[in-house]
Amino acid sequence: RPLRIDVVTIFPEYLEPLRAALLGRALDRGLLELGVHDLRDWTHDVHRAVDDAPYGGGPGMVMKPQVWGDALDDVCGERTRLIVPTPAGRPFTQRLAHEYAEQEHLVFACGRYEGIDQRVLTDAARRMPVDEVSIGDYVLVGGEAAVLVIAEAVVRLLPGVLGNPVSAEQDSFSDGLLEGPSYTRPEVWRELAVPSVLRSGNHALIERHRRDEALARTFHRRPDLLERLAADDLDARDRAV
Ligand SMILES: N#Cc1c(-c2ccc3ccn(Cc4ccncc4)c3c2)n[nH]c1N
Repeated sequence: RPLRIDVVTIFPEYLEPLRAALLGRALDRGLLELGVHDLRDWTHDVHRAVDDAPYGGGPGMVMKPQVWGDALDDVCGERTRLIVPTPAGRPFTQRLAHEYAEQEHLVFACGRYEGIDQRVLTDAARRMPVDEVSIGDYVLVGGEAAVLVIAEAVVRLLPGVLGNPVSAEQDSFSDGLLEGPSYTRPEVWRELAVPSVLRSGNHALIERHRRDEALARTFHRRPDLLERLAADDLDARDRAV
């Protein structure tokens, strides 16, 4: 049964890239179903207003609850998981990507302005799982770019989508380290040579070299990952005792 993704947004054209390339092929092959909906289709007034001034004052506008409530009533179903990108969300991770890839139906609510009236999420959570997630510690203008990121990370995990199905174990971040450098022909390019061990044919040596490179890169770029790895390792040793 293909994963179905629905997206509600005031900028439906922003989601067109989901119909291109890898995800487009997944759609053509029936591995994925995609619906993109214009939130304004659920507006009630002649001005098609989706936002209003925030209670308590402050800058910017907040998205109206009635419009979102009606849209989600129509788009969400019995087996929907609602995902709401927000700068205040919990971090989106590869682990969450695997969880979402197991679902039958994902609905993404794309906010704009200062966000969506919180009661929309509170009300939805009465009927379905609701995840407020953030794709990183930087500020965007709306949720659409986050949906492109999350959808790509999720759809690549669906069986049959990737040509070379990278199993969850070998996937980057899955052993807790960053991937090291990669090389292809020619052997020397602009006087830069490929590390000779990679041409040695000695697979044990090659594996050790790649792990050393991954450790060095992780140490320099993401020492936080090493702390978590060490903590997990210690826990594992404790459990083994
Ligand atoms: N995921 C994610 C995000 C967002 C994000 C997501 C949805 C919305 C809707 C509205 N805005 C604009 C806004 C609202 C409040 N504070 C600041 C900016 C959004 C930003 N920014 N940064 C991320 N990592």
